Parts: sequence; structure tokens; C-alpha cells
Amino acid sequence: MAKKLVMIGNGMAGIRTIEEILKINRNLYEITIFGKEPHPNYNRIQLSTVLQGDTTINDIILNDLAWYEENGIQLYTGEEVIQINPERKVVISDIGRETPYDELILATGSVPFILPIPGADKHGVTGFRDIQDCETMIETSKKYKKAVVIGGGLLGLEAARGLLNLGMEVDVVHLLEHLMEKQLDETASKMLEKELAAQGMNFLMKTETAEIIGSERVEGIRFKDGSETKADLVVMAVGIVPNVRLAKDGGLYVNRGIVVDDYMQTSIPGVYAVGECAEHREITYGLVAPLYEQGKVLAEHICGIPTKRYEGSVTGTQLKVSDVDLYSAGEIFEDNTTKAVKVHNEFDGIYKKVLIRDNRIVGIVLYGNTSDSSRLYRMMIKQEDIQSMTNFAFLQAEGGNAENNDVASMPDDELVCGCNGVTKGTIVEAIKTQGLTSVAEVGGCTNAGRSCGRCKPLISNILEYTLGDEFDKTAPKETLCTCTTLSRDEVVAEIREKGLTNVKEVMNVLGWKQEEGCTKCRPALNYYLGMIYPEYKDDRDSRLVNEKMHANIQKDGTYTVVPRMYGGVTNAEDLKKIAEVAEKYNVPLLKLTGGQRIALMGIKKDELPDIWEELGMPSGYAYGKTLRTVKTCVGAKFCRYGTQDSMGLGIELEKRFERLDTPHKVKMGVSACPRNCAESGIKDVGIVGIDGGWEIYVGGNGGTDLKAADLLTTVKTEEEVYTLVGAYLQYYRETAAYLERTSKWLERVGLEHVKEVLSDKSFVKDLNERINKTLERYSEPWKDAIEDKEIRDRYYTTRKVTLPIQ
Ligand SMILES: Cc1cc2nc3c(=O)[nH]c(=O)nc-3n(C[C@H](O)[C@H](O)[C@H](O)COP(=O)(O)OP(=O)(O)OC[C@H]3O[C@@H](n4cnc5c(N)ncnc54)[C@H](O)[C@@H]3O)c2cc1C
Ligand SMILES: NC(=O)c1ccc[n+]([C@@H]2O[C@H](COP(=O)([O-])OP(=O)(O)OC[C@H]3O[C@@H](n4cnc5c(N)ncnc54)[C@H](O)[C@@H]3O)[C@@H](O)[C@H]2O)c1
Ligand code: SF4
Ligand code: FES
Repeated sequence: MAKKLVMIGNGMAGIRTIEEILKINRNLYEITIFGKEPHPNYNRIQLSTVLQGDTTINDIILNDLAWYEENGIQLYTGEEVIQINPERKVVISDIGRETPYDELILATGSVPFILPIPGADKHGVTGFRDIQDCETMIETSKKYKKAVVIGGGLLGLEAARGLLNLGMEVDVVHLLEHLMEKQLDETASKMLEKELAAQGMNFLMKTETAEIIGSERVEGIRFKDGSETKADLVVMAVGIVPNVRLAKDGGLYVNRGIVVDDYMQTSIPGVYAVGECAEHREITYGLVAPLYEQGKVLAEHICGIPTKRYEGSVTGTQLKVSDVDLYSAGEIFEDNTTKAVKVHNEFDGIYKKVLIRDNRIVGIVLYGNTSDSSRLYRMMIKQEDIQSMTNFAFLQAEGGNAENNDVASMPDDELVCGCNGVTKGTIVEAIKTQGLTSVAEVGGCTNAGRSCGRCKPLISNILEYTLGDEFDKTAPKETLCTCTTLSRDEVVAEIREKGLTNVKEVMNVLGWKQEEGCTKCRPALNYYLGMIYPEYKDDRDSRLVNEKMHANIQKDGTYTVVPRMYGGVTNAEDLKKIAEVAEKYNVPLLKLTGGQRIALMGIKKDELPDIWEELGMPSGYAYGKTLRTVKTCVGAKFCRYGTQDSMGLGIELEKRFERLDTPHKVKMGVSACPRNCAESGIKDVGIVGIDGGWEIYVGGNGGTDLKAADLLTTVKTEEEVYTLVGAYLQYYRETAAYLERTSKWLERVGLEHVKEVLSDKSFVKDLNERINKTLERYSEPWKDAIEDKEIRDRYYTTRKVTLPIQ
């Protein structure tokens, strides 16, 4: 039986360690992860970029919930472990969940250091560490004007740049004379200050904060010298403290961090620590590169394969602020044992300093042009003897520009991605052997570029250099995902041509780079196979997690159940059943949805089949890439304006097309007159009653990409509506890319083109035949889960014993 591995902390270092473990052996451990934050693993580094408005929270998710599900990992988000008991080998969470382990990894990261001064607990005072802090700052900027960032280090300056972008006035309060004093010498620091002041930051240097003033909310800051500044928001960025309380209480040996040996083992056998919370040879790290190195060693160690010891890291830093190019690694200040080689081009704003001791590089500070950084860093790490080199050879005043020539002259062992420790040689090898053609594919294969993203332009140059004419920067081929070099159309054509019939076979025959595929290609392949073969047997495990479970997974790991109410019409009997189930199972929330039905929210996985059985209603597929709802108005039956039976038509449409797999979700609306109470104008398919017939609208979208639907045609009878909607849906199924909404698809293929296709009566007939044949293959999924014990055990039974303590 697999051993139980529990990890506390769902952050960057912890999850990288799990990724490394899965790479070595997917079956060695039954893995449980606790994360205090209510999110799956995300790229914390990119919070600065989110704050600066260059990306969104959604874009920085590194591993979504489906990843955990697919790898059989039990994830508890929004749940804090409050006690570890190494004697009984259990951890206990804040809701009393007791989870046993054979091996335990602490990956609890750090917490922001909050200055212990009066007023630090007022509203409007925040650290900058997680999504919540980031959202607080963004929200505050909508209402308030003046921000003060305390701390002129990496974090403070990135926060300050973000707040400027959000339209706030920003003071940066710094204790010392120079910004980023841990990374920059005086000259570079002054150059940085000048640039940032020109960008709009107001610096209060050599200033010590005494108190935060205001009533409940911060109104200003008072300094030690008695002066004050106004503040609506205060961001404390004065350093971080390893998060060690849990370890300390659990009896582990803790100094500044949790003390570990060269295999990341703590003072208690079977308990490990990795990441910012760990202290190795008296050092705690605050950058991902060393943490990833630790994770690799730990993974190899606990998987029992030979591994090198972790012997510590020399880190390099960059600042993620636009128009600032700086790099620093190793020592920064000269002393009587070092010699410095410097280039200072004041005209172009370039400053470079390399510190040398005993003919070896021991420190690098670059400002204004950092293209020498990887080369110098490699020379420093390898302790190359630089005696024979001229200054010019390792410090070019203009800096090399990272064009192809430089890529060509880069040695294979030169580091390209500092965060992930990936060299040029590794990337070139992956491009050649795996047929990679894009930066994203290189990231998928080697991890390069997956953290701060600074190395992406260089990766792009390496692709160009390696692929020559085959690499087209401006129009990278849209491949299905990084597992293949084939596009959607090529994959579909190959499936048809070679008669491939299941997901595994497609991946094998078409030379997938990752044997198991990924969360992007597996559901897509399952969809394409189902689209091509009407009698296709669905591969449930290839589906996205909500579809696999036939319920929507929510952020706290519970599920939502939405029974079908055809056309938004219900009756007393169904309402009674819903009420009884809600009472019996203490359903925390009943919510009327926008699709005219009732959602039962907050349901535990194990309860799903019983609830479905007791409801006895079909699934509303509120989770699926399929027909979701047909919203209807009351129409001619009750409304005095109604000319048509909208409810009757809507119910019939929903009954005909429910459960059909489509590239993305499809929503319909039927209104019985142009007043459009069912919002038919923003649906994928919207029907509007007019005197003597119906108008059919297509390609509307009421979601993120708001779009009004276009009139496809006008028909006289309901039968014509069914035929045209059937043909339209099937044409969309056959020609759209998986996850392409009808609005985007229609924009791409053109309304006129679709009108022309649907004017061909014999083609419309063929399309209907194919869709009807496909519809025959579906059965009611909730019924299957009730009746089939195997399905119930496999998908709806919590696999481990986790007894709550009393
Ligand atoms: C805005 C910002 C920008 C940054 N930029 C860079 C950069 O450019 N380059 C770079 O190298 N580094 C950067 N860093 C630092 C980098 O993000 C961290 O070094 C890295 O995230 C640390 O990883 P970790 O897994 O040790 O900790 P974290 O990523 O902090 O993960 C720890 C997780 O454990 C959870 N946790 C703690 N205690 C418990 C508990 N008892 N129970 C359950 N869960 C718990 C926490 O909630 C947290 O989610 C940046 C950091 C920030 C905040
Ligand atoms: N680009 C990057 O690599 C990046 C970006 C953001 C964060 N980080 C990491 O996140 C962590 C936190 O960053 P950080 O900048 O908070 O930590 P830090 O320790 O690097 O810098 C804190 C800064 O605050 C100053 N300071 C301390 N007390 C002060 C006071 N009372 N008033 C004014 N200034 C004061 C210090 O002099 C120092 O410059 C670090 O580990 C950092 O490496 C890295
Ligand atoms: S769309 Fe017309 S028929 Fe339907 S409810 Fe509104 S007003 Fe009445
Ligand atoms: S250098 Fe940060 S992701 Fe490559």
C-alpha cells in the first residue's frame, strides 16, 4: 500500500517538490496537502505583475484543481493545520480534521514582518504576500488616493510601481540611505532612485516610522523626527519572517527557520521542511531558485533515489519594474580582499561592477543593461579563473544584446532561467528532441520561464536560433497544448485518417511528449473523439474535474448540485423534494441561478449520490461543456404580449439537446415576443417569437466577452426551429476548437458563412442525422452514479480515514 505523505502549505516550493515526486514515481505516496489560502497553487511572484495590471489572478494559477484531482492528491484549501503531533504521526487542522502521515513535509513559507508600532492593526494597513493582499490594494485604489509603502526593498518597490499604475500617489519610506541596500551598491542604488522618482515615486529616505495614525482606518504616518505624511493605505514591505510556529509547537528544532540537514530533514526523522520556512546551514532563502533546488533534493531523497546533497545556493536578483533593468548576485561591496572591475556609462545610464577575489568572480551588480548577467553568474558559480581575460572580455560597456549571435556564442552550461536553474543546453536539447516550437512548450517541458518570466525573451531567441526558419515569432502555431506540436485541425484530421478511437491511442500514435497528456489535451481529445464518433465511449477520467464528478467543485472543496428544471419551469413536488434534501443534509446555501433553477451549494463529495437519489431529478449539467439551460419567458400562456408558446418550445429544445457534448457551454433563451424577457439576445442560441413565427439569433454571450447575438434567420414553425438549431449546434461541434464559445467561433468563421452552410437543405439534414445519432449515446449521469457501485466507490467515496477529533 502506498505510504501517506502529508504536506502543510500549498505554495510554490511545496508544490514544486510534489511535482518532482510525481515525476519520479506517481504511485509511491498517497498525498494530502493542506493550504491555508482558499486557492490552488499559484505563482506568488507574479502578484507584482497582477498589481501592476499586466496579468490577472486567473493567469497566475500554476496548478488548477483538476491537476490535484488527476494526480490523486487530496487537497484541503482554506484549511490551516494548527497542530502536528510527531509522536502519533498526525496533523490536526483548524476544523478538527486529523490526518495521519508516514512522512510529513512542512512548506509553510513566510509571513510579512509587520513593524510593531502603534496603529499597525488599523484598517488600511497591509502586507504584500498573497492574493488577498493584492485584492485589498486593488480595491483600495478604487476609493482612495494616497498610498505609503514602508520599505525600499524588492517587494516595496514592486508594490509601489503597482500602486502608481493603479492611479495612487505613492510615498516610499525607507530606513536607510540607499534603496535595495542588500542587492545594490551606492551608485546603482542612486541610479535606481533617480529612475523611480522620474516614474512618480516620492522617496522619504533615512526615515523611521514611529506610529500609524487615524481612527479605525489609517489616515497618516508619524515619523520618529515628528514629521507626518498623509496615507489612505500603508503597505509594509520591511522583510519577511519564516513561518515556524507550527514546527516550534510540534517540538521541531527551530532557529530563525526550521533547521534542516542537506536532505531537508528536520530534527525529527520522517519530518521535512522545504522553502522559505526552512533554515539550511544557518541561511533562510526568500527567492524561488534555491527553494526549487531544495525541492528537487527532497523529492529524490524521499523517493529513495540517489541524490546529491543540497549544499546551499548563490542567488541572483532582478527587480520586476518596467524600465528598470538591474541584476545583482553574490557580494556587493568591495573590501581589501577584492578588486572591482567597473564600467559606468553615465550618458546611457549603464553601470556594471564585478567583484573579484583571487581571480574569481565573487559579486555582480549590473544596472541599465543586464545582458551579461547569465554569463557572469556562470563564471562566478563555476569559479572560473578570469586572470587571462581582459576586462572587455567579460564586461562589455554596451552589454551584449541578446540577439541570435549571443545565443550562438553562449556555452551550453550557461543559465537561461535563473528561477528554475535551466541552462541553454537543456533548452536546445528539449527543442530538438521534443519538437518544441513555442516558449510555452519549452516551459512545459523544462520549467524554464514558469516563475518570474524574465527569461522568456531569451528562450524565444534560443528557439529562433535552434529552429531557424521554422520559428515564426509573430505567428506561433497554435498547438493543442505543450504535449504535441500538432494543431487542433491536424489532430482531428489524424484521428479521422488513422481511425484512432481512444485518448491513449491518439497520444501514442501521434507521439505525445508526455505519455499521460495534460489537463489541456486530455479533455480536448476526449471531446474530439466524441464529436467524430457518435457511438464513442466517453473517457470519464479525461474530463475536467467538474464534468468527471458531474457536480461543480467549489473553492472550499465542496460541490454544488443543480437539478434540471426544463425551461425554468418547476412544480410543487420537485420543490418539496429539494426542500427536504436541503433540510436533511443541512445544505448550507440554496441559490436561484441565472439559468432559472435552484442550486444546492456546499455539499460533501460522499453525499452526492444519496442526494441525487433522493432528489430523483436529472442533472442540470451546470458544470458541463454542453447545453446548460434554456431560459424561457412565460409567453402566450400567461403574458398578454406573448404571441407564441415560449415555455413549450424552450422545454422541448432542452429535452432534445440536453447532455450533448459541445466545445464549450451553450446557453439558450426563448422569449415569446421582442420584449425579450428571457434575454434571448445574449444567448448562444436565442429564439424570439414574432407574429406568425420565430426569429433565431446566434452567437450571443452574456459573460466575460459580452456580445449581442446576430439574427440567423426567421422561420414559421417550431419544427423548423428544432431542425435549424440542431444543424447549427452540430456544425459548431464539428468545426470549433474545444473551449471555443459560439460567440468567438462565429466571429472566426463568419455569420455569412454559417448562413450559407445552413441554407443547404441536404447538408442540414446530414447534420441533424449526425447530432441525433450522437444524442442516442447519452444516459442520465446521476442515475448511473446511484446504480453503479463501482462509479460510486471510485468517484464519490472519500478515500482516507480522517476522523474529526472531539
Ligand atoms: C509580491 C511578491 C513578489 C515576489 N517576486 C519574486 C521574484 O521575482 N523572484 C523570486 O525568486 N521570488 C519572488 N518572491 C518570493 C517567492 O514568491 C517566495 O520565495 C516563494 O513563494 C516561497 O515559496 P514557499 O512555498 O516557501 O512559500 P509560499 O509560496 O508562501 O507558500 C506557503 C503556503 O503555506 C501556507 N501555509 C502556511 N502555514 C500553513 C498551515 N499551518 N496550514 C496550511 N497552510 C499553511 C500559506 O498560506 C502559503 O500559501 C516574491 C514574493 C512576493 C510576495
Ligand atoms: N524581484 C524579486 O526577486 C522579489 C520581489 C518581491 C519580493 N521578493 C522577496 O520577497 C521577500 C520580501 O521582500 P522585502 O523587500 O519585504 O524584504 P527585504 O528584506 O529584501 O527588504 C526590506 C527592506 O525594508 C527596509 N526596511 C526595514 N525596516 C524598515 C523600516 N522600519 N522602515 C523603512 N524601511 C525599512 C530594509 O532596509 C530593506 O531594504 C524577500 O525575500 C524578497 O527576496 C523578491
Ligand atoms: S418576452 Fe414578451 S411574451 Fe415573454 S414575458 Fe416578456 S413581454 Fe411577455
Ligand atoms: S528567470 Fe525567472 S522564470 Fe526564468
